[in-house]
Amino acid sequence: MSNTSRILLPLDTDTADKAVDLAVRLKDDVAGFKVGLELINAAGFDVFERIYDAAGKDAKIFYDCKFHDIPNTVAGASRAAAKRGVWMFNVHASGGSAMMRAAVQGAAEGAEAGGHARKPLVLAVTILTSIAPEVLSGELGVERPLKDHVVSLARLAQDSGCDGIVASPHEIAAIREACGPDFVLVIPGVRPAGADVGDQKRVMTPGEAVALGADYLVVGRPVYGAPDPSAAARAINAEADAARNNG
Ligand SMILES: O=C(O)c1cc(=O)[nH]c(=O)n1[C@@H]1O[C@H](COP(=O)(O)O)[C@@H](O)[C@H]1O
Repeated sequence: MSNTSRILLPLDTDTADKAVDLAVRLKDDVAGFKVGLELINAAGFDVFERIYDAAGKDAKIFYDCKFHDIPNTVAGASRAAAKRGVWMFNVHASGGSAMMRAAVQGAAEGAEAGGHARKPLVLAVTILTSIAPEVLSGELGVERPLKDHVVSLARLAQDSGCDGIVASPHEIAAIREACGPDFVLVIPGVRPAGADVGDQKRVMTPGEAVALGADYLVVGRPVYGAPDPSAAARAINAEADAARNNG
């Protein structure tokens, strides 16, 4: 894995073989891999071991499970996920503080039960990057401005013991100001200039996101969909490095 890259590459594929192939090709160009709902439902939990075999036992795996349920259920699911030994997993902040506290406690208990030295980082998804402001206010009935809502959820996540949040690039600066330098900001909705936005609504470039204070960039289709995924990842790393050095 790269110690300097900010990219957490989503292995959004429908077979373990395709995910492993990506992991082998990109392990030196990215900070870690994200195993999300498509891959886990298609390939099952054995895919974690296959990725560790392909990318090394110290590979950083972000398990993007987005738990959102009653606290007791999320505690149990978090315990089970942490026992497997993932580096990071996430829950939805809109599950509320009791649910997030249950996730954090379950993560600590699961790591101990699994004999892992450290608890996985628990991140809270604020408002999905595919949600436009007018959808938040119209369909979902949230009246305050999207950025205020996201910052409020980020504060709630921090007060509930979460290690960081998932949010769009548009909210990075406000969350940094509210939650401080040590709160981990994992940022999807990242697109190199000119890349297809797809279903993402609140996007910025890698350089912009890093300049604003992102810790990690979740960027998938522009990398694994490129003719040369490794070159695409390296171009994003170069843009992120330049933004960091200018900042
Ligand atoms: O939790 C996530 O990772 C996530 C949260 C969010 O608000 N938006 C979002 O796009 N994601 C994930 O980030 C990845 C983005 O992929 P691309 O749009 O292909 O770059 C997908 O795997 C999504 O599941």
